[in-house]
Amino acid sequence: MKNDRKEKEKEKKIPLEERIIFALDVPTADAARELVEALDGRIRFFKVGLQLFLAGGWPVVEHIASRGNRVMLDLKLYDIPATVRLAVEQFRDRGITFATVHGYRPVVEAALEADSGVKILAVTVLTSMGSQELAELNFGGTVEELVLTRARRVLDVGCHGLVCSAREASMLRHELGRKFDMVTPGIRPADSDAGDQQRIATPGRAIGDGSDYLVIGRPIRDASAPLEMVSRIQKEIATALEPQQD
Ligand SMILES: O=C(O)c1cc(=O)[nH]c(=O)n1[C@@H]1O[C@H](COP(=O)(O)O)[C@@H](O)[C@H]1O
Repeated sequence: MKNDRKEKEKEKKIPLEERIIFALDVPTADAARELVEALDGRIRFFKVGLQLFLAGGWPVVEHIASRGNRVMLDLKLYDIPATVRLAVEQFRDRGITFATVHGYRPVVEAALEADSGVKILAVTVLTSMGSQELAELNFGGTVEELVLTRARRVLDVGCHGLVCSAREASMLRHELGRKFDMVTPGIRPADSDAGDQQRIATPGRAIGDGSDYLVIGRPIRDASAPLEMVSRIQKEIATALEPQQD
């Protein structure tokens, strides 16, 4: 791809501390604050999902941002376009970098219309889903086909980025290039438990295949030594980036 080199140059500018987006999946604002304070020397990107947002609301988002961190607000919006646009307008000036919506074109268009200053990420197919779940929903094709169709349709209308599994990362980069942010959850360091995730990948593979950011929750949150786990994952990320830097 012609612009590949330029885009890779851009990619290198993401600091290592922002490559992991740590999922603050905890039940209280206090628990979130403790984790942020323990980790934010090392991780500078945090995800606030439904559980924490319902527990802590905007003060917790603003607290994380006020410490100089980036925030991904993961509410996975899905509603009629007018409602989505009005909700996304609420994201303005809150210190949020990324917000998630479902990867359905009218929803994405409405989120972009809000012009909130926040980058909109479209969730393609949840990493907890596999071919069996798609069959149950009556989708004819493969997971990869559905991810690619959804990705194409939302990027065509200007969506800033995608949430997908790292298993699709290399296919998406090959088909769609590098001009969008790729955020991949379902990351599991070797020998950690997959839990409810089906489409998983190691940090090294995810980065090597073209992910920009890795959403990681339980492997760090539940580690016996979370900071050691962060170091191990960041080392793996740095190694995976090395061949791209020559
Ligand atoms: O949008 C997300 O962040 C997301 C999309 C997806 O397809 N799969 C997925 O796991 N996530 C989120 O990523 C995080 C993954 O957490 P762990 O499985 O604990 O690493 C959770 O907070 C999920 O809500």
